[in-house]
Amino acid sequence: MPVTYKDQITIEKTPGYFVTKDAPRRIFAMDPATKLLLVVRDPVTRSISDYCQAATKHAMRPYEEMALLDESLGLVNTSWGAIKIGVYAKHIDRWLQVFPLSQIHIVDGERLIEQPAQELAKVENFLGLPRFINDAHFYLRGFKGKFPCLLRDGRPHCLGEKTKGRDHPVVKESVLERLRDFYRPFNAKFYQIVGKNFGWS
Ligand SMILES: Nc1ncnc2c1ncn2[C@@H]1O[C@H](COP(=O)(O)OS(=O)(=O)O)[C@@H](OP(=O)(O)O)[C@H]1O
Repeated sequence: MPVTYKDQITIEKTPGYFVTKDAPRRIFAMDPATKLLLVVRDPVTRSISDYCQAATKHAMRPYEEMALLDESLGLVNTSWGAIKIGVYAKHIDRWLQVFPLSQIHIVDGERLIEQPAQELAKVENFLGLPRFINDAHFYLRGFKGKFPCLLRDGRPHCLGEKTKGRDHPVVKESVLERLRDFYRPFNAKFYQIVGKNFGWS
């Protein structure tokens, strides 16, 4: 981590840490006062997003074939990373064996898109920062008619067109249903652990 002054906060973003076995212990060893931010979204949508990202790197079979080992039996491919990562309850549990929940703030990824200023106000609060960010910092639905862009000098700056907001494939409703059923108990457990219901279907 870079050296910082007392009045500065260093933020590091590595989504992979959430599912890396040794990450909680190693981060705690580096600084036990570290505050953790976790951005989550509906795990079914997350897996499709993950699939889209992987499909830009190598050829992939259709999502339905990847997500289910046997479509007629509805057997979920729990060894596929895109599915495994969405079992948030399991991963958060590992972090909570090391960090207290009070040091973890969960950001609602869907609300971050809809109401970025409100979600980031909670982050400012969690980090102990004075309130600074407000609606005027954003151009809502500026990217692909859906995602917020940052307003700088009155001009919108959107996140990378190639890496964000990719079009998701249309997935068979029966497969989506099966995945929702699969995640439901894990989601409920996650809501219970973190004390917040994200309302995923
Ligand atoms: N403001 C804004 N602009 C564009 N995209 C936004 C924004 N806020 C959140 N998102 C969501 O970010 C998703 C991609 O995030 P990732 O963490 O997977 O991206 S990356 O791995 O760091 O490239 C991306 O997922 P996909 O829509 O599946 O591409 C978006 O839903």
